[in-house]
Amino acid sequence: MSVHIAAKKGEIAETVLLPGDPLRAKYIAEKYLENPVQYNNVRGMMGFTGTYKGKKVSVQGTGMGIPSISIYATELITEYGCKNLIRIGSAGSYQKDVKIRDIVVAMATSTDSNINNLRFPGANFAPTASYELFAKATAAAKEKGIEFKAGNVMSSDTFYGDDKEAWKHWADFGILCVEMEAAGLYTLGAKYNVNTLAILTISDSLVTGEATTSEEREKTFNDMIEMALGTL
Ligand SMILES: O=P(O)(O)O[C@H]1O[C@H](CO)[C@@H](O)[C@H]1O
Ligand SMILES: O=c1cc[nH]c(=O)[nH]1
Repeated sequence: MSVHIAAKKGEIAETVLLPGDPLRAKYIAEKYLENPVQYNNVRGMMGFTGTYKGKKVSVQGTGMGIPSISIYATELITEYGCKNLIRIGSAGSYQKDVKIRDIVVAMATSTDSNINNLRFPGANFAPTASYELFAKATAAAKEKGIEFKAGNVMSSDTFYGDDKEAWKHWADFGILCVEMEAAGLYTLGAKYNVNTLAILTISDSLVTGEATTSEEREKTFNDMIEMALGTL
């Protein structure tokens, strides 16, 4: 048992899917895993282990934001020996050709978080995806006929920022979309030498103001989940 996860050693798989929403973790366990067992409910942050096509896999809610995902990722890596951490989350589009329901694989992350300024004062660390997981996830997508975009994404510390136009500057530099955790996850992957990846589904667009319905989110979230499970 770690501070925030109630599992015993060996109860969590080497590969863990990481949705922000713990209810999405429950949904994935119930819909995709064979013989799922819930190993965590500390703070309601549900975690499950089961098998997918016979391969052991876990799914763990992380909460929202870099501080929260950093707690779960650190404990999964250092206390449970997890080696492949795959965030599956929602994101807001910054580009007109990145449309609602599109899937974005984060090759790299930019961030307004201070997390790496604290680690590398006066310098910039570039949090990037694991090539191994990126290659496996995109190969799985091609095999299943799932379309995706790949590039640099924004991991923001704010969902409700004061400057409503600030995103446009990042958009000018080709950032595809905004979410709130991937930069923290990728940095921990580098620190502990484990594989990390973020696969995102566009749930809303800052360009057009559109947003998905819950039914649409479920279908496209399934594609993203199947990409992540396809890395096993
Ligand atoms: O859908 P999830 O995984 O929670 O991800 C996105 O949604 C939350 C904001 O609503 C943030 O956590 C953001 O990163
Ligand atoms: O962090 C997020 C997630 C979805 N949509 C946004 O605009 N921001």
